[in-house]
Amino acid sequence: MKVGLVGWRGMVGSVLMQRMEEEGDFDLIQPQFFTTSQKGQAAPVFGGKSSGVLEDASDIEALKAQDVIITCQGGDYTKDVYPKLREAGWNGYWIDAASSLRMKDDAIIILDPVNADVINRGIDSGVKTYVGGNCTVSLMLLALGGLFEKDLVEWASPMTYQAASGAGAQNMRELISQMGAIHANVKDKLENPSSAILDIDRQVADFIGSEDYPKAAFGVPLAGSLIPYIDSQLESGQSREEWKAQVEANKIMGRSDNQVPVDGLCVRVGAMRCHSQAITLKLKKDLPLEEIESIIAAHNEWVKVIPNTREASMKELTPAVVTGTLSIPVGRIRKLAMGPEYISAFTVGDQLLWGAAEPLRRMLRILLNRS
Ligand SMILES: NC(=O)C1=CN([C@@H]2O[C@H](COP(=O)(O)OP(=O)(O)OC[C@H]3O[C@@H](n4cnc5c(N)ncnc54)[C@H](OP(=O)(O)O)[C@@H]3O)[C@@H](O)[C@H]2O)C=CC1
Ligand SMILES: N[C@@H](CC(=O)OP(=O)(O)O)C(=O)O
Repeated sequence: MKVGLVGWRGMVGSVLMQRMEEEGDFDLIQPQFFTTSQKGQAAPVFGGKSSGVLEDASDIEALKAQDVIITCQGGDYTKDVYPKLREAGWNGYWIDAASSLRMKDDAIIILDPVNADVINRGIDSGVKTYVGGNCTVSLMLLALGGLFEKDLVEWASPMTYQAASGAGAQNMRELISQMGAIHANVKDKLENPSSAILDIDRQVADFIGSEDYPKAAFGVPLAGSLIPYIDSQLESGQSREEWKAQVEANKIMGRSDNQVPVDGLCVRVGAMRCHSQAITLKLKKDLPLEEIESIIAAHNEWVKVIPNTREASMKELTPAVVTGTLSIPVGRIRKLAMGPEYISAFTVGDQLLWGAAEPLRRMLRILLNRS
């Protein structure tokens, strides 16, 4: 299979290349690497394979030669190139990390541990466009897929704690710069054991509010603060990130009617690349906690139920532990005071792996297995 790779050197693309190497995907394909800025330069070598030189990612004829195109280049690229390619008669498989095509009727949102049936039906019926879901949505469904699959969820309200990586590579760099700048600003006082903590706090607060604090990418402070709004503003009062929760989750699960309401607030915090979510669920019936936990744990091989203890939660349910892994821990599962059908859950996932790159390479594998 000829596979065109666009966006391979970006942050999401690099994670994708790393995972494709780890899983031996390059052994099974003939890759062609594309670029929007480095045409003619030497192509990279991944999994022992290269493709000579980089092709122009807007060259429709070169793209048309591919059986599959995987792009992590971003929404603007998709909006520009995808329609031209289809209009030119290309009927190959387009696998995309960007959100632009997600809600199109002729596109399927891919998260195969949750919707392999939807994906397989799509392939059988000739669907050629497959798009990775929004990171928080994919991570929530991997964590709580068992409850959704058994149609036990009346509604879900995810309150998110989203990492800097979701905003892009520059934002990750800026978060670290912000942390470093805060420390540098107050280092002398910090090293002096007799300095008063309220003086340190005042100096930090003044610095975070000053023009010297680096915030070009986020526009406002993240380190030492948080940002209670992600993506653009919608008429509904939701942010676009919040709007995605219900529409994407239901589309992934193949529910067009009888949608499960999913809505909450999305917040950016100073984590690097793991998104966390505190989710309130109203179940359709009062189930024992043990049964809820075993339904959640049985859904897929990556989800792991963490006992609702202080020690286990602090050790196993944090971005610091999950980062760089495919593990989806879910803990803090307990009945809430509102009634026996109301439960809480807290989950963490790497937004560059399951939240972005992993569903794409798994989609490629599904196609390869069927060819
Ligand atoms: N960040 C995220 O969490 C998620 C992102 N996505 C989607 O993926 C898209 C890409 O995101 P992301 O990977 O963060 O974007 P990046 O900004 O890291 O990369 C995008 C492109 O920028 C170009 N580029 C220019 N200079 C450099 C450089 N120094 N190093 C690397 N690349 C460079 C590359 O294109 P070229 O080689 O052609 O110059 C690259 O493919 C997003 O727009 C979004 O649609 C989806 C899910 C999550
Ligand atoms: N918006 C997400 C990242 C992202 O790229 O989402 P989407 O794929 O839905 O555009 C975040 O900020 O964490």
